[in-house]
Amino acid sequence: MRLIIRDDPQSASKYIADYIIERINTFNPTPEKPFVLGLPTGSSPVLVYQNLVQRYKAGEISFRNVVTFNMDEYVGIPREHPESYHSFMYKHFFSHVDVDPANINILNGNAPDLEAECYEYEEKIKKAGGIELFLGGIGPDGHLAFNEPGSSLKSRTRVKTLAYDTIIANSRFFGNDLDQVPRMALTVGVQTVLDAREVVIIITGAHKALALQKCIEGGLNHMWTLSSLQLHPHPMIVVDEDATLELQVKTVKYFKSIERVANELGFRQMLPQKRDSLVDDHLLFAPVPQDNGVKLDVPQLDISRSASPVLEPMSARISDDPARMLKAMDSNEDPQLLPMHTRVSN
Ligand SMILES: N[C@@H]1[C@@H](O)[C@H](O)[C@@H](COP(=O)(O)O)O[C@@H]1O
Repeated sequence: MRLIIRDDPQSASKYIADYIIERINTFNPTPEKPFVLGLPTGSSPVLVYQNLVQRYKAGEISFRNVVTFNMDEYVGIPREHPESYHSFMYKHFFSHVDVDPANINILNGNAPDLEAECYEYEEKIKKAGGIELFLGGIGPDGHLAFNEPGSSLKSRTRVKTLAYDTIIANSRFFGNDLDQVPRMALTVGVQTVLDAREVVIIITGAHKALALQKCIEGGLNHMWTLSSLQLHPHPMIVVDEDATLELQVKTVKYFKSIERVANELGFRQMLPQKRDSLVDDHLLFAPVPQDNGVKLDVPQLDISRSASPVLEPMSARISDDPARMLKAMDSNEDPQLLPMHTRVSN
């Protein structure tokens, strides 16, 4: 996991734009071998798109041979609705660069058969050779695309009911009118994101600090789907200072030091030549062994290893009087605390 910390959303977005440009240019895409880019919506990536558009206009990057797949789309609002993710993508990115419209893929939230639409989307991604780089954002509850808390970490593109928190969070785009916010969406699954060769996530703002903390310092947890990145071989999260507010200082220092060393060595991210992220289920989960007639001895339970550890009371660890310490170890007594009135003076 790479965690890149920048002072503000502007510099975090510039970092990501630079990185994407470097990746596409190094890949040197052609019509036969396009660069497949996964893209998000939301306010966080807007500055990344602005950067990419500027750099396209400056002649530093072309999207001619880039195939795009968007993460999600609302169900039931017309494609032309100003808040549909179709409209968002054209407004902020597609209308300003040379991407071939035939190479743009966005889920159709008005498809007559939504399940078939999701299935075909996964097939299209496969046919395109898999996503090379998936750029994403998160919601304050740590959702990735529309993979709300509790989503299966093995999920694939599907119809999803939105969490009430997300409906509230997204109502700002619908005139703060909760009734206008769609209740359902189509979204790529957690596993669809994890299948990408590389995942880059932008997180800015104090309101997303807890989600970042859960992902970086917590364990793998479907209640914070961002934490699924721990299963990916090359995730990179780019954040502003505010998003780090819930991290331990030592965590922040650790990741900053890693970036410093990587800079000295001259790289931002180290990707192996051979793609290593398309995870085959049979590799992840070893098959249940079939009975081959060979009888193995049942291992005997080692009681000594499962015995309870001896816990010493806190008072034994904080006292510097050896006699008292020994007594405390035997007794389980509570530490003697001063009553509140003796500690508060007026
Ligand atoms: N489905 C999208 C997510 O893909 C996006 O990451 C999130 C965050 O939006 P913002 O960046 O505006 O906080 O919004 C929506 O819920």
